[in-house]
Amino acid sequence: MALLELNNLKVHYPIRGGFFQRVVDHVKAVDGVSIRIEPGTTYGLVGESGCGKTTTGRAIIGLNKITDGTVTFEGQDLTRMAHKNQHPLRRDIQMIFQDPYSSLNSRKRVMDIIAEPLRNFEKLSPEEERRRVQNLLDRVGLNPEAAFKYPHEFSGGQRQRIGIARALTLNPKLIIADEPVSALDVSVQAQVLNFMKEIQKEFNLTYLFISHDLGIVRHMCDEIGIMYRGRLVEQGNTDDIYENPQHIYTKRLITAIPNIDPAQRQESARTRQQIMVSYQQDLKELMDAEGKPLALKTISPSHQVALP
Ligand SMILES: Nc1ncnc2c1ncn2[C@@H]1O[C@H](COP(=O)(O)OP(=O)(O)OP(=O)(O)O)[C@@H](O)[C@H]1O
Repeated sequence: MALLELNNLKVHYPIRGGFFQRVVDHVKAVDGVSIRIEPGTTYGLVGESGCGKTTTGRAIIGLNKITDGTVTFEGQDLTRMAHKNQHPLRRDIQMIFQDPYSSLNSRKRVMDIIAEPLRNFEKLSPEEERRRVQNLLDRVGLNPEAAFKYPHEFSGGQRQRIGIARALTLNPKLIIADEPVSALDVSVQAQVLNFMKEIQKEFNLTYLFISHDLGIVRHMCDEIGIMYRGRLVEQGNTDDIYENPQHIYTKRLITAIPNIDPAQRQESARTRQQIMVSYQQDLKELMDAEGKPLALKTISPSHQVALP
């Protein structure tokens, strides 16, 4: 059974206008996304800025209102469940945010930041709570004394480790990591990514890894889904997609990876030229005449591609 399944998920933001601020239109941020994530794996959600990746992640943890479709976690449909019944399941899904500089409350000590989810879900004595927090700090490679400091006293990489410790507090099954390293120096990115891989085994975690960086996604993910304007245009096994991208949009993204394997670089340069020439044409192909979601066609058991 999949740990997480999204079925035809839609999140449309209302656009209000006029004197009475009535809803005049909608931004179709997520428009019919279906994904299955198996336990213990990493699924990468990839696409350019504004394609709906963050909205998808936030909808899963209940931060965005779902317009249509379902979110099924361990076989239970969260979208049809009463709020109080969602509570125990919600602790199993945690999120790591993009920017470790703004996502940690600067007025709180690390102890309070990490303990916050514990306080929402468990009643622990102050002594037990301190032990749990310091144990977590140790697991993420920080000194136990870090508990008594404030976020500004740490580097970016250390702050992201604090964010990760916070996400691990409740022993979740799924972590949604939204661009977890994009705000960090390149030298620190690798450290944090490798650390995320290490703890995946140790804590038996499943990741939904959101990124616009295909180089990083290739390093991290077993499966990927390519998003474009709220829709998935291609999804499947990571190696299959990188080695044999089917959709023109995926090809374009892959040719833009700077550190692509030298063996593919020549081919990339050739296809990049062809692709850029017909780029405007290609973008039209992603939409049907009525702007409806494109069907995903299966080309192998693990690889699907949207065709106009
Ligand atoms: N609260 C909101 N109200 C209206 N529109 C929104 C809101 N949040 C996001 N959007 C729009 O929804 C679309 C998808 O945004 P989203 O943040 O999910 O994209 P993204 O792929 O995560 O981008 P990025 O990589 O830049 O974070 C964008 O067009 C964005 O402008």
